[in-house]
Amino acid sequence: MTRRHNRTRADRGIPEATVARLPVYLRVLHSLQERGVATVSSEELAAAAGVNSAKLRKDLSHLGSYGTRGVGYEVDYLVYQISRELGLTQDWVVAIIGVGNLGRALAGYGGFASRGFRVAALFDSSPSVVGERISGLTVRHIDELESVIAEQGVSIAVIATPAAAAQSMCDRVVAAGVTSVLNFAPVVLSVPEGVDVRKVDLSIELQILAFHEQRKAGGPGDAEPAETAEEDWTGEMADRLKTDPDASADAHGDRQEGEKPSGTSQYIEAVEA
Ligand SMILES: NC(=O)c1ccc[n+]([C@@H]2O[C@H](COP(=O)([O-])OP(=O)(O)OC[C@H]3O[C@@H](n4cnc5c(N)ncnc54)[C@H](O)[C@@H]3O)[C@@H](O)[C@H]2O)c1
Repeated sequence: MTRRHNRTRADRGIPEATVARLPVYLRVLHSLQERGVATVSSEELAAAAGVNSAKLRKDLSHLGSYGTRGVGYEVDYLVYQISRELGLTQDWVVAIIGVGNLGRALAGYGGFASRGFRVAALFDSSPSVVGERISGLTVRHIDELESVIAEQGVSIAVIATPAAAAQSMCDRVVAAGVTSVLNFAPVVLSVPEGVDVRKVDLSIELQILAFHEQRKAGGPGDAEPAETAEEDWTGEMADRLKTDPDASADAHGDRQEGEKPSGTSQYIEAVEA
């Protein structure tokens, strides 16, 4: 088991930080498409995505996309290339485990389907929730987890249970063949090699905003203005991680005191910025 086994896309050598920025470029490109824009310069695309144009060009070069001098990038083709790279040209089947406040909000979110993610199953352990109809799906009992995952061909599991249940639910979905887990529970999940875990923690995002708010107000972090908030954060993390490979979990507040680093690959994107 290795902590950062998916720092790069092994098949194509695309840095994970680039992969993390591709959805941002895609969102900008979709809005250009909606406005009927056929080509876009790297400067325009970079500005709309909040990165510098050198970084954007480097990111897109990993996809074999270099644009045309004086013209820029063809919007439709770039949408196709990024979608293909992100695996969005096919549908992904998603299961949500834990249908409380968060799970039901996710289940009801219409934006996943339009991006190629089909929520096909909802699971909970509470008799008061099992059997409920939410967004056209009946909440199944967690006892049915393995059979439904196989039946529906689930490839991504979203964990929205309390922290105490998250690792055991993760173990079960992985044993059932799921290799991608999106974890909302405030716990670091251990997974075997070959399983990707992404952790979402809104309190971390708020803390990062608080840091930048403090800077704007002339607080302790005010010395060197950042190019953009995102670049500053990832740059700092990259510097830290060069000397402290375990810094990401610390910086994201995941690790309990004295806890050993887990075998997960969470938050590796900062390394490659
Ligand atoms: N990442 C974030 O930014 C963020 C934000 C809010 C909440 N959370 C976390 O998300 C999780 C869910 O939060 P919530 O507010 O929806 O909680 P909640 O209590 O409303 O819902 C949790 C649900 O999980 C179910 N559950 C418990 N054990 C289970 C098991 N073993 N298998 C299946 N279902 C099980 C419960 O019956 C309940 O319906 C918590 O871990 C919370 O800390 C994360």
